[in-house]
Amino acid sequence: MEPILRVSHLSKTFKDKKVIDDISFEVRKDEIMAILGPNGAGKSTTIRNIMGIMVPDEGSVSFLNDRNIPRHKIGYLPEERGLYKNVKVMDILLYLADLKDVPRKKAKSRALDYLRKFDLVGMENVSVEELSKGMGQKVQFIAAILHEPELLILDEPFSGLDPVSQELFKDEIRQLAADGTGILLSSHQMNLVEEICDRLFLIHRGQKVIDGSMDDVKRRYANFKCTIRGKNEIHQLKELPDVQRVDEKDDNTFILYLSKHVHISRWLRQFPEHVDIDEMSVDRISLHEIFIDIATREQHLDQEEGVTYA
Ligand SMILES: Nc1ncnc2c1ncn2[C@@H]1O[C@H](COP(=O)(O)OP(=O)(O)OP(=O)(O)O)[C@@H](O)[C@H]1O
Repeated sequence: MEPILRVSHLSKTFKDKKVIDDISFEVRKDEIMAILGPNGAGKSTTIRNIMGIMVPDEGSVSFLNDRNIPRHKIGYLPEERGLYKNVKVMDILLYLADLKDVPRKKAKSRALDYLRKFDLVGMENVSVEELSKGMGQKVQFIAAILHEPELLILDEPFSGLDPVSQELFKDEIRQLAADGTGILLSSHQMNLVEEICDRLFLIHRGQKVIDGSMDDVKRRYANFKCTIRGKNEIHQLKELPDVQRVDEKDDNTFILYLSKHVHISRWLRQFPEHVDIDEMSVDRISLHEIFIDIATREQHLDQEEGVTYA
């Protein structure tokens, strides 16, 4: 499928620090793509370069193969939240929709639908400054999607939201992708990313570390772990074949992290009888654990090289 957004060899230097270095990826119609990385990795800088808020030193950005980015076809929730304060919710939504050429009647009807969906019924005449942080974020999200963008860019959409609102955002983002919107989002909430994203691009210190579909990334990077509840000694579990590390969760629960190439059914078949098992499960490690693994591995590398990790 033709990508809706193509980012090619993007680089940006501030003073003498290269904060993004040769970044290339694509976002396709119907898909949710995550751009991930530790604090300061360069996610927002990449997004700002895509949005034309910054001009890259090298590389290019194209929308359906066109270097002229049609801003009215893009929805953007920036990392910096904040709408004009002294304006009523409906007025700001209609004003922003008008900037994107949405007919007023349609904009109003869509705005009311979304206010209902996001549990903001009756808030249309409330001034923006009277909204809570989460409510303000919902209004800003509505502003980003009111004009039915073909590409939606969401910088940290879940930060500061309560669990119910996170679910609402998650469902809406999924629905937008199912309806054909290409979505690029950055987030630190790995559980949510794992649940909704089709592909991911992980950067660290401005460079690509991982790029691929969620399934591929999990297959390539997520080793198996085996959780055992039972009366066991940790040193005995550490001696089992293919066990790299054992974490003790509480007195009776242990997590065995297995080596990359372990063959699970063979490993289970040869399980020693002396291990006490009340409950047992085998899963792949989560995206959260992969992320920590990669970020800390880099940190060790940096320390070995005598460089301080930012
Ligand atoms: N306008 C700027 N001038 C100078 N340095 C900047 C500027 N904007 C960003 N940087 C630097 O670029 C690097 C990447 O910042 P960026 O905001 O892109 O990271 P991020 O991955 O979005 O981080 P976070 O997860 O903390 O939001 C950081 O070292 C930051 O200090």
